[in-house]
Amino acid sequence: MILAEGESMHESTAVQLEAELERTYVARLYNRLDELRAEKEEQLKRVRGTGAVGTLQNVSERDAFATLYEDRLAQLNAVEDKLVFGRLDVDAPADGDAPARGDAGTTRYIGRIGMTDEEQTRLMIDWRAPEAAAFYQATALHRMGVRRRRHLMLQGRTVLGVEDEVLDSGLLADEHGHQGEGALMAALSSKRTGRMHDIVSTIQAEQDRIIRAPLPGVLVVQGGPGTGKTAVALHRAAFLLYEHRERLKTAGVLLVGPSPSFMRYIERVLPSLGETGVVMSSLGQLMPGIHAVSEHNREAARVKGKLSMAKVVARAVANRQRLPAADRRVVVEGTALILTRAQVRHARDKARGTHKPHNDARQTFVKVLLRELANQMQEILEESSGGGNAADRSYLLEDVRSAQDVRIALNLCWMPMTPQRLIEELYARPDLLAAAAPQLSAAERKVLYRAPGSPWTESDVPLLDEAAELLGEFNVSSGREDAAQEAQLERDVANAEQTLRNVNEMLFNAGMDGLVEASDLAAMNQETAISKTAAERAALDRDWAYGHVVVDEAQELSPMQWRLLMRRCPLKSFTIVGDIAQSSSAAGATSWAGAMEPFVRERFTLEELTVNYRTPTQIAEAATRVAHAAGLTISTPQAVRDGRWPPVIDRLAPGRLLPTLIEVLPGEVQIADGGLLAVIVPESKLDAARAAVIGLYGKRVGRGSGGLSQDIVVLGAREAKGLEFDVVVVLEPQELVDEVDGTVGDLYVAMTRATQRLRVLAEGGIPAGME
Ligand SMILES: Nc1ncnc2c1ncn2[C@@H]1O[C@H](COP(=O)(O)OP(=O)(O)OP(=O)(O)O)[C@@H](O)[C@H]1O
Repeated sequence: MILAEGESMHESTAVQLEAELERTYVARLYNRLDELRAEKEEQLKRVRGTGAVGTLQNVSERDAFATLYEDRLAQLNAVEDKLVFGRLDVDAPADGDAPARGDAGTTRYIGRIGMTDEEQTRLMIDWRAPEAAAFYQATALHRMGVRRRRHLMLQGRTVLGVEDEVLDSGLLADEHGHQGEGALMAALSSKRTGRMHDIVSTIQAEQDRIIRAPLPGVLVVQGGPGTGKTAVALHRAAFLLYEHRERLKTAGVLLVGPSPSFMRYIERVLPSLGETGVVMSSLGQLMPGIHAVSEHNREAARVKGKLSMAKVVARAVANRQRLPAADRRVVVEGTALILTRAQVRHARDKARGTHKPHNDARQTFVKVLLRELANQMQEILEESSGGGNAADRSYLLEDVRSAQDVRIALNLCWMPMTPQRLIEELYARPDLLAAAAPQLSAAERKVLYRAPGSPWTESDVPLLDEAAELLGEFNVSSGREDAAQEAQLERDVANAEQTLRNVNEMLFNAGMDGLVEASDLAAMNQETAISKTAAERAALDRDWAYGHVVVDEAQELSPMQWRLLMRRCPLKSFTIVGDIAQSSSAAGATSWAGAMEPFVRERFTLEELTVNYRTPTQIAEAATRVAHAAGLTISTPQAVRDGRWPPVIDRLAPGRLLPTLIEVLPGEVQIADGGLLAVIVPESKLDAARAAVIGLYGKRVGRGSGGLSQDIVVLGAREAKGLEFDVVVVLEPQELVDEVDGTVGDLYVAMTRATQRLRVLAEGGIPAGME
């Protein structure tokens, strides 16, 4: 039964009454939401108005409360759209004592958050609560106590219609295909906006089982295009934060996606589910302070992605702990000393024996050698002064430590290093690379060459991370970085002093003085840092151990990228979603078992999603034919809907590609009808295609990653990964295959981005299966 506003004249009295009751109830829920917002705003105003007067503990407590209220207010503001979307009517409790409407008795309203009234009576249940699970999972055969499931369809705060499913096996002969068919179809056929929306009101049973799966362990979700993997991954993150709030509040959840454009595409989903505490990162941003670009050299990506690169980095670090070629003469305050190879070897053994990272172990190395040199100097001085005249050791040690000769000699043997410098020099200096990577062929080593100062790519990130792990904190005792850090420190102190003057003035004006010392101020800053959310701290900390990691488009990850992620979650609690058939990165996975084996062996659970919600049947089938013809063994998800248009394939005469694009584009834009249109293009034709489309539509045209807010986008297949558009025009399919070494992953992705219509323009050949 679907009631729409316009039909109300024909509604039977009972049905009208039901709809009216829902309107009243929904209005009540929104009123309550407004009340809660006003309450939080008031609390926030009060706490902010307290001012900075009071003990420091109060000041930081005030900040903590302010943050708490701000977060809660942000959450209440984010749930405005479709605040409530479902209602369950369940069997009455056995004792026949049916609690009030809206409570977890016979009627439960399901919405984005849990809400109670002033008397703490439950008005609405959070979709993630156990009592809400039946809304997604109950079927006529497995009713889970549900008599009726109702979808409420809202626009703004208005109830447009309701859709009921009666789950009574007596009433319904067959198992229902999809839950909330009407609401689902409305969601699926709506125009795309360039931003992903949550699917909380229409999650399907097979998706819900994955979303609510237990926290521990590695869960891999394989699913063809459009099966909702991204949606499921995001809703699962929200679910886990709800279900395991205490544990994950401090440890945090990390969500990793393939590219910055993808992260922008999904960034609004979690806030709309009331969750802001997830650290979201693309593969290129996994190391704080590094903003890597994508890797265009496929061979470099392949080599850098190999697991054996971990050994290369380890050797590169070990090679920076060098023995001098011969004994070395150093002069300290006019006295010549000899630093022998044997002494250096001994100090190196001692330092390595600490098993600390390079920069930390260097302290041991330096300490041992300074002692040796000071001994030597003491002996020489005592001998030259005729013996019996003991030299003061503490002065000697200081003399040795500050002698430039000694400093240079020690640095040559064991230089403190940043990860960036280690990897940059490794790439730029063939001698260093040859020594660290004897197992790589000369050609492979050559492909790693990179001029100093070139931008880091996402395949460098795991190597930098590996280096950071082995090098440890950069020691502040030498180098250019030292000067920069000291300058920063000075600025901090200057700021702190100014703040201190301000605070003291405030206190003086308030009739108190002399209460605040510089050390108190430092403590206050520290406490402010502590009051930051786990997510904020985690995002800045390379060593952060997350409670759970969610990885999307996981088929693209190289073994080295997996290694980095596994380090970020020592508990190995992962949700990994992807589609092996869509893999096109040179170092990506060819099977889940193969990708997981080095890290968890076979200890992972594999789930599969089987329904394609995005692509209409005709387009899905065309894409499947191409994949099959290329020999891919793919699971073919069942498309939930047929499209209005079969895919159109235009074979063109040479030189006709861009002119035809210009000719057909207006028609396609018309079909998109205010929705989104993407032109997906091989890398070599991107600039020309973009220029041609801009010539036609000017500012309406967005550039790949930055252009998702515009309705016409020209982008490469890799950038299109994970995204979707109402109409897709693919240029030169064969070239999309050729540019990734003959794999069809990118073409398969390009074809399956369409929610309504697909058009292919081919001047070159047509790949097998596409005819
Ligand atoms: N239960 C659902 N209700 C409504 N919409 C859904 C549902 N499941 C998926 N969708 C929609 O289907 C589309 C595809 O979902 P999503 O992007 O999560 O798929 P995917 O498996 O990650 O796709 P791909 O691997 O091709 O990038 C999205 O628009 C999503 O909102």
